[in-house]
Amino acid sequence: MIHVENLAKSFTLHTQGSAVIPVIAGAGFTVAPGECVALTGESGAGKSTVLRILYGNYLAQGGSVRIGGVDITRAEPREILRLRRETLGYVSQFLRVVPRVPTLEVVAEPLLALGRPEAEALDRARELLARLRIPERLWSLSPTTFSGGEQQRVNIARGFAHAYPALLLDEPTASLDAVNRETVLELIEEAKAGGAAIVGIFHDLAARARVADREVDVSAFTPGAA
Ligand SMILES: Nc1ncnc2c1ncn2[C@@H]1O[C@H](COP(=O)(O)OP(=O)(O)OP(=O)(O)O)[C@@H](O)[C@H]1O
Repeated sequence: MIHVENLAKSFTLHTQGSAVIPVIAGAGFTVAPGECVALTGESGAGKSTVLRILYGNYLAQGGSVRIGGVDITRAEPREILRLRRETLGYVSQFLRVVPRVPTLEVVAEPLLALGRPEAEALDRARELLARLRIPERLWSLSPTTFSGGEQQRVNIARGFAHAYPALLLDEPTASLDAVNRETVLELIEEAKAGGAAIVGIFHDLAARARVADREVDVSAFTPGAA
């Protein structure tokens, strides 16, 4: 489902004499449907960079990333947006809040964007908000004023609303309490059971051990590494 081949990424620091910093060279791995691969490696090794390239946020200098038949490194922005709507989900710790949109709609929105019936989308949103213990009295309010932990859980609910065939997770359990962490791990396990191919960064080692089938150490792709 996710095929990364010979990926290369360097950053050019335009404000610092156009210095070029090579970060990733020759990165390659594959993730099958139903499989979860954890990116590992020390801080600065390039885990977030790889995840951002996979989501189409960073342009790679070489190689390919095929997800659901689309090569992200060469796709038009329009194709990337379609892929993100239908095929490729991304869950981070941070909610990008749209002002004035009620929480229930924020969570239902990925399903509504796919043309799913409104009743079905709202039912799924209610189910996820309840599972993630967002009090019902908050569902009609915008999450703008919610606590950090509440916003994080709204974001997770939104990220799992649609059963994406490919899913990127950036520390999904970071700073959650034990009960909500458990719910998120269950959501990840359910996504895997439903056939999602998952790539994640997990600093939570117990979470990683539980959900990841394999680890890919990105320091092996550090330019100049032995
Ligand atoms: N936008 C950017 N511009 C310049 N350099 C960058 C940029 N993003 C990342 N880097 C550099 O790329 C390297 C890899 O960073 P990255 O954030 O991918 O590491 P990481 O493995 O995710 O680290 P951590 O575990 O600390 O989050 C670092 O040396 C970083 O300074």
